[in-house]
Amino acid sequence: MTEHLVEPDVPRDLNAFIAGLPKAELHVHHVGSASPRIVSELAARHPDSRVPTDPEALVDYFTFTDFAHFVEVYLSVVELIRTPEDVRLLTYEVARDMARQQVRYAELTITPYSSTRRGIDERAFMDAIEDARKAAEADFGTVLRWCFDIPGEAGLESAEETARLATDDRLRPEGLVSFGLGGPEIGVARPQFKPYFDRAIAAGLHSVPHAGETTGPQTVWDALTHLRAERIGHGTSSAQDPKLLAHLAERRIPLEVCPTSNIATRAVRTLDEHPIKEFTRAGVLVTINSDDPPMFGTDLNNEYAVAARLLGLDERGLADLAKNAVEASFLDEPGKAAIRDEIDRYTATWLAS
Ligand SMILES: O=C(O)c1cccc(C(=O)CC[C@H]2O[C@@H](n3cnc4c(=O)[nH]cnc43)[C@H](O)[C@@H]2O)c1
Ligand SMILES: [Zn+2]
Repeated sequence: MTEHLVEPDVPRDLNAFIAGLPKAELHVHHVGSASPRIVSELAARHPDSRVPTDPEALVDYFTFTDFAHFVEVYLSVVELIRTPEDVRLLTYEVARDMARQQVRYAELTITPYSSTRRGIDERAFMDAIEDARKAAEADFGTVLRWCFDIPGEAGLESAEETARLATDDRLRPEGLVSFGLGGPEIGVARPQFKPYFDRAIAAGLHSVPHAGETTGPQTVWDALTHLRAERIGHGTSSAQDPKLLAHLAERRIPLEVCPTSNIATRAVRTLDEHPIKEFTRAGVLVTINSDDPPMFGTDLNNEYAVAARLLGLDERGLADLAKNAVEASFLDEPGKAAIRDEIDRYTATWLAS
């Protein structure tokens, strides 16, 4: 985890522009968004955990050797969330951190299976996230929606449980808009999850699996073909397949790009080697996201600064990038128009000053 969040090669003015820019975020995980303050508070509450209570020690703890190590550490943080009140606190505080970065709308990926299998009552879990969602919108003005994801490595039992929680009318939370698939990709083929995605899609949910984060472009094709993906989480390896890039561009299938995450999990070696520029060159709709921000020593503002440097963007380019996320979101049209207008007004005022 890096401690400073200001992309060093971006002019100070551009960082200030980014800080005030109204934004939408489409790829950010619930537990992965727990700030060091929340993690250390929960760790102190549950001293049997191996997660450090000292925020300084978390810097080392959140340094990953590879993706498997990241998942191991991620699950140790999952273990800290033991009661519905823990769930509510985490969700509400995550929204507070988003609001500080001018995030107006976020689709937060939640893995309900990881909580229910550890003993949190499913009804109480749904009530906790919904209660936090409503309070966050009222208190901070940030609109939250949910993506429930299958932790693929946990097997088809987890897929069945996630599909049940997402489609049972008595449980399904009002804020749920989409269905995902996360965790490691190696050895976790996408096609086996088709029946669960079919059920979720039939229940009106959008399909947004992770694909091409740690495996090649065939995983992205599989997500498109078998899981009917409407957006792709990461999709990093799409850059290796020009036909896939052309397909994503032509069908307007957005990529949820998370540059710093890809470095932190060692999916990509350095930021300069990140394929984001190849995506935009091919005409793919790119959205910028933070994935698991405190674990990766980043936040959404920093990801926009990284994108500005890698893509050579000025204020107008950054505003267009922010509008990509609005366009790719599952907000209704009036909701999209409101954020787009706000981005335009903010940018015009900034450039006139
Ligand atoms: O909860 C369990 O019992 C369990 C058992 C086996 C495997 C798993 C997982 O693989 C959980 C993975 C967890 O990671 C989340 N996540 C956060 N960031 C990313 C990412 O960039 N790529 C993929 N997954 C990510 C994911 O949402 C799962 O909750 C769990
Ligand atoms: Zn992710």
